[in-house]
Amino acid sequence: MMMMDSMTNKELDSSNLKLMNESRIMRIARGCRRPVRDVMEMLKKYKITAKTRKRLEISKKGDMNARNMRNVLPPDMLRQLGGIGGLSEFSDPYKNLTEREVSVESGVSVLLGGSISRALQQMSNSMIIDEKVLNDCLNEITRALLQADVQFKLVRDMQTNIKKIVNLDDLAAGHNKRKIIQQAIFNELCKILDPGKPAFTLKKGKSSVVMFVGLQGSGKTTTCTKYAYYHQKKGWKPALVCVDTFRAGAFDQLKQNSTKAKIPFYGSYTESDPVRIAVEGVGNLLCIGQATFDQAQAFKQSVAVGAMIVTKMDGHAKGGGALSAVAATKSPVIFIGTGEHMDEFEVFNVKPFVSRLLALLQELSEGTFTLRNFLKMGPIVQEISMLPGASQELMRKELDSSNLKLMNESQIMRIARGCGCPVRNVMEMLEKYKTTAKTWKRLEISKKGDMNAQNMRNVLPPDMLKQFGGVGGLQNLMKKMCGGALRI
Ligand SMILES: Nc1nc2c(ncn2[C@@H]2O[C@H](COP(=O)(O)OP(=O)(O)OP(=O)(O)O)[C@@H](O)[C@H]2O)c(=O)[nH]1
Repeated sequence: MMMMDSMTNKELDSSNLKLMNESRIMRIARGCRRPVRDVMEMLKKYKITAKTRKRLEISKKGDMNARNMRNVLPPDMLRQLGGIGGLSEFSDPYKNLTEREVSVESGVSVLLGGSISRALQQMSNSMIIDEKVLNDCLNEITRALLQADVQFKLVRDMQTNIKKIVNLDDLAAGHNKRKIIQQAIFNELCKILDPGKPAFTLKKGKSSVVMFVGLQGSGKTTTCTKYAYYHQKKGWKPALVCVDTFRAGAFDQLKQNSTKAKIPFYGSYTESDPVRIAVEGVGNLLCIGQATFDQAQAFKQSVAVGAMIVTKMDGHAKGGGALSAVAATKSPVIFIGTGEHMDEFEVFNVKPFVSRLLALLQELSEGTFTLRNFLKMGPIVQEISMLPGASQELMRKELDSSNLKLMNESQIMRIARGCGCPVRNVMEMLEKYKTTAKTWKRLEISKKGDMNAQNMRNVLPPDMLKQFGGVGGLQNLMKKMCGGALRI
């Protein structure tokens, strides 16, 4: 039984975690035959995601500047940064620094990719590609980009460029207009993701100080360990300093991660001034004396974003966070976080990323519902996030096949070993995929006719409809899978 099935509607629809008392948690765990720990972890993830969403909702209402950052940051942290004045200095993008800041942007944040996917899906569903369809598609993309605070001029240029390339009048019959439009959008998205500024890179023979900043819970601690671990494997000598004096347990978390990765670390349980810890820590670990003081102070005076890392890309297939993050900071994305584990960290490359962003949609619209697509739907199939690194452990052939017969016993055992979870979990995941794929097929068939609530009821077996949370739940699922292009 899925975890969701053992929860009541009241529990599922509430955003109040206080509702989840001990006896409810025990009941859910019993219901889905999972350890209580799994339910607790799921609730923790929900809490973090909900918090980040709330903060982002607030900050989205205005430009992200020092004044409304005040709403986003907890008061103690704001005080530590020297109030609004201190924060303004922090966010002045024009000061240059020798050290760089790596900003951690959580993939949970922006749904831009979703809007773009929706626009493309709508275009794909149109029988004829005419001026109106192209304009509707471009307007939708424009709106998404502007909402994500992409500079107006950039968006206007993008629209003009696409229209210039896709001159429908000049395209002779037989040209695949959809492909030409998609290619133009692809090229323009690549342009946005490439800020034309080299990413910060470490210099051989010189010590570099990198500061990680990001919203609460976006994955800074996890990501800086991943970053250090990645470089350690490449022969660098990284060290980690915890200057988060705000969150209780931050140093312990860093200490634990560093110990696991065998990376030297520094931090303090008693010192409350982050600058002092930075000076001591960097000085201690790098032994370069006085210069580090100036470096650490420079951090306090201003921060120029040198590069971005987009985290939690495993949970959100759309990946729009990267686009708006680059647009907002004019800094390139250098890595993406694809899971909670130390090695779930990938070098970011613009073209493959945009391809993935658009290809997923293409695959779905063509009706290929592979295991890879299923795993990319992380948030929809919440349970999957309980399988750390599951997708990494599945080989390409397995991921891209929609034939479950491919999965023999030894493959299942290998996956379970690889992601450190019981065979039962892998079997459950495959079972869920099977059910969802079946439904997807039925939906594909019914797409050929008129898709409305009435015939949806005829297509799905009643208990499956119930599993999806009725017509409403299904509508949500379809929205997520097809960008809302199908109406029920
Ligand atoms: N799925 C997934 N989870 C991640 C990723 N990166 C971090 N996390 C998880 O996100 C949660 C928060 O991560 P932290 O590293 O503690 O975040 P933080 O920014 O240091 O948090 P604060 O110090 O509270 O601001 C943890 O449960 C991490 O395991 C990622 O790439 N994918």
